[in-house]
Amino acid sequence: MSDAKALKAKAWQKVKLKGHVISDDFSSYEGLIGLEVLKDYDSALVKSTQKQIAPASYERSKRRKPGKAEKDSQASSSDEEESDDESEDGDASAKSSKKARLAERRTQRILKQQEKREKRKQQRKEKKVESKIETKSMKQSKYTPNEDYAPDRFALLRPPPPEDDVAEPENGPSSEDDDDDEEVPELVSCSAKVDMSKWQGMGIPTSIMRALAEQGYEAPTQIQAMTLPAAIHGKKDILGAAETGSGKTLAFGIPILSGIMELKQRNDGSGIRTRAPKHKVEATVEAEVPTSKENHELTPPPEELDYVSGASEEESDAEDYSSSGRRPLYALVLTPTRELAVQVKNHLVAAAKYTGIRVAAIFGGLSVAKQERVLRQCPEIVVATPGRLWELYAQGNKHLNKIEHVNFLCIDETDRMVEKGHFEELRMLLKVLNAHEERKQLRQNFVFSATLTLIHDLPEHMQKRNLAKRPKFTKQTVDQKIESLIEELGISQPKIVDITSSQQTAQTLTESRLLCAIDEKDYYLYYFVQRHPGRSIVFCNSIDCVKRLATLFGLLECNPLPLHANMIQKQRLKNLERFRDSSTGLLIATDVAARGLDIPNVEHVIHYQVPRTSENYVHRSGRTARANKHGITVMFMEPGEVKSYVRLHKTLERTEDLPLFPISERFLGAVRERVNLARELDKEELKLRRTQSEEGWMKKHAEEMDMIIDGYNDDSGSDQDEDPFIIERRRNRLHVDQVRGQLAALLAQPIFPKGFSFKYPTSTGQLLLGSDMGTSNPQSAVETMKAAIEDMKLAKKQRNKRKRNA
Ligand SMILES: Nc1ncnc2c1ncn2[C@@H]1O[C@H](COP(=O)(O)OP(=O)(O)OP(=O)(O)O)[C@@H](O)[C@H]1O
Repeated sequence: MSDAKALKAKAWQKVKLKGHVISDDFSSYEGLIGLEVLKDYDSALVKSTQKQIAPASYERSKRRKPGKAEKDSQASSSDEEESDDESEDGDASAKSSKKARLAERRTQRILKQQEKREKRKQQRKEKKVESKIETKSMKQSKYTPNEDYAPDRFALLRPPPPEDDVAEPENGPSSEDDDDDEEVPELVSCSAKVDMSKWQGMGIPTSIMRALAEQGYEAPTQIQAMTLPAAIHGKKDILGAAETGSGKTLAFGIPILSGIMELKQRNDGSGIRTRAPKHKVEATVEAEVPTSKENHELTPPPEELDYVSGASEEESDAEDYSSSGRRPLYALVLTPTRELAVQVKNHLVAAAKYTGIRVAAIFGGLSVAKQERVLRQCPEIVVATPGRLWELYAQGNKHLNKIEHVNFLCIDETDRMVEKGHFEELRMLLKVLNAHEERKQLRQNFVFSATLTLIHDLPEHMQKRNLAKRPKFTKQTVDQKIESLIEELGISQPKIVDITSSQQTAQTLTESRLLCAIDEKDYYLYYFVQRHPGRSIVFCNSIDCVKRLATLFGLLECNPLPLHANMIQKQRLKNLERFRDSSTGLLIATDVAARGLDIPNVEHVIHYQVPRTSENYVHRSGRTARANKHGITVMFMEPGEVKSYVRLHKTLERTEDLPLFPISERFLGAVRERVNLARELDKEELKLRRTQSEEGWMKKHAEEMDMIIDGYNDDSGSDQDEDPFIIERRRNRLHVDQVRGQLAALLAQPIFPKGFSFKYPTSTGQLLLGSDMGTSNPQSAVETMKAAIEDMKLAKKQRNKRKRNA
């Protein structure tokens, strides 16, 4: 038998299974080569696994002892034989080689049949796609988005296929292989399990539905259900207000993608762009051939942002120039922050996966040249921050010059974008966009925010004038706010959907506050992150505060990730990425991270300072409790902030105070000790750094002037050591080392002993044990707070009862 044949025969021998059978990356398939196991899995996978594993198994089988081989061969069926090389006598060798040949033939037969089955299945699938694809059919069809199973997709076992999917055996029903036919379930993508019937009737093209199914979006969210039909069928402008994390991105993303697909189909070959008809037929759009993944990845990951490869650059330039100008710019999406631009782009890319539509993000902080290169690829959708967009437009960028003709305009977080004094570039862009009445009328507009309809009280001094009956200053109504938006943005007769609740924040959000002195906030913050581990965002009102906390919590070994506008963009994106990747990540940010960021499973939002506006409170808090998940927000308040808190409360039309977050005082001593040491270390390190830089400066100048200054020119330990500068420096260093050592020793011990039951003060003045609070997870801040709220309600009831009885 040839080596190759022997190898094949070896690949089918029975071996012991190692690890899990199903794995994300197929890593646990090692050793999984016995037919009796593989027949339960997808044939394509079997083939690829067999190929990968055969050489390793061959090596292993070579090392096996003959006795063991015989034992194995008895235990297994005839197709599980050792190779000729390992047989001791001629007879055995002849027998086993015959068996091996039989096994090989059988294997080949099975593989052939499996291949045929795959082919037939593929043909049937193609027929299905060719025929009119109704949304309804998605429910029944068991399509697999990718023929080859991507190794990073989780594979599921599918139950035996229904009758029409089962391939008819070619060699009659009694064949052994029939068993295989029935028993070979298939690996399918998770999306095939998603029932998409709830999306029906909205006019969403099949290719977009396919992407939505793949992401597991079974039903539209409320804002999506209320806006999609009007936007897709009715071609209406949309003004949407809905709570944070309610899916507003897709509420404008899906209509934009659908509209572009429709325009592309209508314009095919004609080169003329027109607005789609007001009423559109129910989606029967064929799925377009998906473009390569690179087409969607127009914004490179942070580490590649400045990377320019000469050769590929030239190549891509050549290709870009040839197609430049041919691909229109259909849609413009404007966002207030760079991170949000990247995120919106990613959401659109995911939804556009099977449409062939290109999306790019353009924002400040990155090299202009790189972004120009991105634009040379003529993406059909540009997601941008106003500043960089205007800069490139003003420089005469070819692709961006088409913005005057865009068919779709979305202004995300609109209330922030049109705030006076912000985004002057937006006003200039709007002038360009609205310059021609006819084009303006053809454009479909989307205006979304969670705080679109939030109305502020007049400032105090204006309220006083009102008392004096000067009608000049009156509180704006919601209608007036919307009207002024419509006018400013050049929108015509929009569908307005406002589903924000009176409390403005998400229903699944638990809100609370914590009262303390200003210099105690650090203690409580450290207590919180230690006591309630989980992904948390701490919001501060200033960059200085973010920097200070980042240093302090770095010394306390909490791995904080700062995020503020003064950081370089690459670092900002990297920190966000790291935060996303860590289940106990601690992001310390200014309000630059308050709006729109959709980071999964953020459990806690801490307002280290009372936010300056109620909008900021709503958006900051909205980074948790997204998409119906639970989350908690704790507002740290010192006495000086009470006024801001009251104002915020009034604007949000709250009638009750936020409940107090329960703290177990017992551990505050240990917390204080650590935080104080960290503060001291921070101070000492700063002092040392200052002395060193001062010294460095003096040294440099002394050298330049060829002078000798006592204590600065010599570190050698000569008698100049006695110089006061050097003595102080040495003393500082010693002190820093000492404090660092003390802190390290403390941090090595846990603050909260394992299994300890926490005692919280209750509203009745008693101490409630953590274990009595009915929380299934005593570490969970949400559950701890919920239990405390229940306790408060109970105490209130008791008080009222006592009052009634008295
Ligand atoms: N139909 C859907 N079904 C399930 N999840 C969805 C659906 N649509 C969107 N989501 C998910 O909900 C999350 C929040 O969506 P999105 O970021 O669009 O919220 P948003 O309303 O824009 O929030 P914010 O006001 O904070 O910007 C995202 O993770 C998104 O993937």
